[in-house]
Amino acid sequence: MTPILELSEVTKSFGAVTVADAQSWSLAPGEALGVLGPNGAGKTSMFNLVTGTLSADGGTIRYDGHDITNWSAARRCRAGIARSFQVPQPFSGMTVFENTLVAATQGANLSGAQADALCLEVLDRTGLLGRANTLAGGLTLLDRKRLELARALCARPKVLLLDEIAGGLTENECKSLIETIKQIRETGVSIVWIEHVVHALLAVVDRLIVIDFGKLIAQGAPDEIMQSQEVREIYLGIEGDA
Ligand SMILES: Nc1ncnc2c1ncn2[C@@H]1O[C@H](COP(=O)(O)OP(=O)(O)OP(=O)(O)O)[C@@H](O)[C@H]1O
Repeated sequence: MTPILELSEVTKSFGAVTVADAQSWSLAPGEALGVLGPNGAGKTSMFNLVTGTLSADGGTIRYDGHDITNWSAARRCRAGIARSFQVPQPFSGMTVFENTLVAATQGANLSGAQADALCLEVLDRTGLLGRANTLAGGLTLLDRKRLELARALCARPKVLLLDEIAGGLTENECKSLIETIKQIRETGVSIVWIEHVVHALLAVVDRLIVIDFGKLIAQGAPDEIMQSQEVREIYLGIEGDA
């Protein structure tokens, strides 16, 4: 099956810091892929490379049959790549509904009643309908995370990139978010999810990749990856047997 998203030998450095070291991996249509790696490994930078807010020094990024390596971030978004941010970044002086409307009009290119309908449907799916007229700046952390998700969904993505969306939530909040993400999956959206809350990731993803110093160090089925000695040492800080 042709991947919906494919990185081939993608490289990026900031001076001496390499955030993507000849990274190659792909995402199948409808797949949910989890991304693990220690702090500073280059995971968010990889999302920036995929969404086009960072340009690669080398390599190729393909999406839905196109070489998008030189496409602008806006073009990638309109083509169906949307993301959430690790630190929620709503327009805090606008209501929840208005925030989603920006995504529906600018990302999904809808207007009028069609844009309104998409926003209301997404707000319902993400549990925010009751907050539609609340200013985004006054939301709780869970609702700000939900708004990140809602804004990304209002761009009508084929590929959804989630950056540590479960971080900082209580166990119950996390559970409810997992259910929402599972439901999004069922609609056929392909997902790449960076997450340190490993049990949340394992509840949803089909496959894991592990990044360290910008390099892909492992990929495979979640159980295999979680059992891998290299991953346990690098990521979980568990010493190998002497
Ligand atoms: N624009 C930039 N200029 C210089 N260095 C940068 C820039 N963006 C990121 N870095 C550095 O690149 C490295 C990787 O950062 P990145 O945020 O991609 O890591 P991460 O794996 O997402 O980390 P975390 O799990 O803590 O979010 C870090 O050392 C960071 O300081």
